Amino acid sequence: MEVAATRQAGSVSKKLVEKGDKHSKKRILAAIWRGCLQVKLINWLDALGATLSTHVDKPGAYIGCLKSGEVFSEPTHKWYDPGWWKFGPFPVNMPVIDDVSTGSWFIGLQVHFAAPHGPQHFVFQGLVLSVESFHPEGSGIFPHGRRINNWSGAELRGFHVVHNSNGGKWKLVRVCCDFAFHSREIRFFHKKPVQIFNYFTDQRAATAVEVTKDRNGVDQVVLRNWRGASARVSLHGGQVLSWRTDQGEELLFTSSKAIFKPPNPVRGGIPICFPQFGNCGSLEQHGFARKKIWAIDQNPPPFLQHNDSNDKVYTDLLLKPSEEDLKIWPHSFEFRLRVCLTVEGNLTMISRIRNINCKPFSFSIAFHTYFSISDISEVRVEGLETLDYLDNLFQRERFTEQGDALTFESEVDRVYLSSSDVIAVFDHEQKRTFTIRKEGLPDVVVWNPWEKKSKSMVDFGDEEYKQMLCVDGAAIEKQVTLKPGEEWTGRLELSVVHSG
Ligand SMILES: O=P(O)(O)OC[C@H]1O[C@@H](O)[C@H](O)[C@@H](O)[C@@H]1O
Repeated sequence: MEVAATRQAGSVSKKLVEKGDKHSKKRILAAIWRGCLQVKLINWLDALGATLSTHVDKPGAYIGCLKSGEVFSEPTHKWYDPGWWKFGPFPVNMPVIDDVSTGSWFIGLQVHFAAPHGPQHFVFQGLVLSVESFHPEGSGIFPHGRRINNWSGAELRGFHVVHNSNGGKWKLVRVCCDFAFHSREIRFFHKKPVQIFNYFTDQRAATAVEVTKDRNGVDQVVLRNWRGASARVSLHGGQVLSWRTDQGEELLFTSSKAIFKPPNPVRGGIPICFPQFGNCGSLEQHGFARKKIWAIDQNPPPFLQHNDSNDKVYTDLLLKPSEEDLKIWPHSFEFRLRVCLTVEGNLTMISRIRNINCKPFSFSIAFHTYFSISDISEVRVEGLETLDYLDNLFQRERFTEQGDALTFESEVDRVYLSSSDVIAVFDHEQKRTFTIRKEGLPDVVVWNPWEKKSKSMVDFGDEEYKQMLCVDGAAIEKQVTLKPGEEWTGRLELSVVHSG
């Protein structure tokens, strides 16, 4: 690409071209390089689309492409590249890629979903590693020949592409590189996130809030961030049923025997226990909120403290008591729940409960989070050391936690009291750690039914206790009391870090 063409594309200012010093030359070359990458990527999308169409049965299939074989096989093609497509699992073991020379480029893709939108609709996220060299005599894109020896440290971030189902054209939504990668010879853009270009900038396409129906006709809201992480929230119980990383990995457990038909509570995800936790009260076990059909709140009142909508995809749900509920719990309330998915893929649940009655009421609440784990005997919970807890297996008797961290070898059913606001669940086998950050939720429930109890639950597999652990942010020991007109806010943020 010529400087003139780059100028025309608006990437380089006239002033910069005229300046002609070393610094401005470097900037011009960088702009040309970006322009080349842009054109190359756009040209590449159709080829990519065609290739992906043959892989629809493998959502989450990965494609690695680098110049070690044929990429554009047509020698007359402008971007003819005597390289080959490489298909394989991703992340590719970087050091194994030994055929990387300056001027080559590589794309890793994570295909997130195809099925809900038909075979022609993919959303994928990719990593562009393009080897940059500002060689002044560069022909084509840049001269080949140098090798990168150190690939470590590159991060999977990058760009996001959606297929425009109307026009049948591929749209490059956003290209943004934030690799922290350096080697002596090679430089990858920037240390800080740099948006290389925004071709068809359409953030609404990149992030999505979609309402679908489940098998029982109940609405579910699917949240998807631009990196491809997702969460699914059912109006049945206002219950988060799925939380997935941008790699498509499910982080919440749901039993294979779960009963989804309302008003049964669903065994898995994050049921909300409200206005009562457990069976200590006049209401049914864990209150009625988890059995009710919530509504989508079209006009939620503004938040006074946190504005949890910046850079996030979210949905607002609302529960108001029915006539029936008022007969068993005579308190008018509005329970507003905002479920957010952050750019990083964290799941945030902000609850606001308002007393709209003329007399005070008290409630307890728990976000009964079923974490998906590899094996209960490999898991450790930190953040509960030395705390007092009420043991449901001993008629809620009070004990003090003695161990350094909580590990599991039998049934556990406890309410830890007044914990710190950060709890961590380490899954050694899976090499991932969940972090629970909470506000307004002083207590933590830890529950695993173990073998015997599992067998007595109709909606739970006999062996499934090995794959789940409930760790809930909760307010149980000291009930929350609201005077007429008062509002309580609780906030829970779940994040996950992989260590392997
Ligand atoms: O079966 P449910 O009503 O969903 O409750 C599951 C468990 O939830 C826990 O939080 C309770 O402490 C346990 O006692 C209970 O067994």
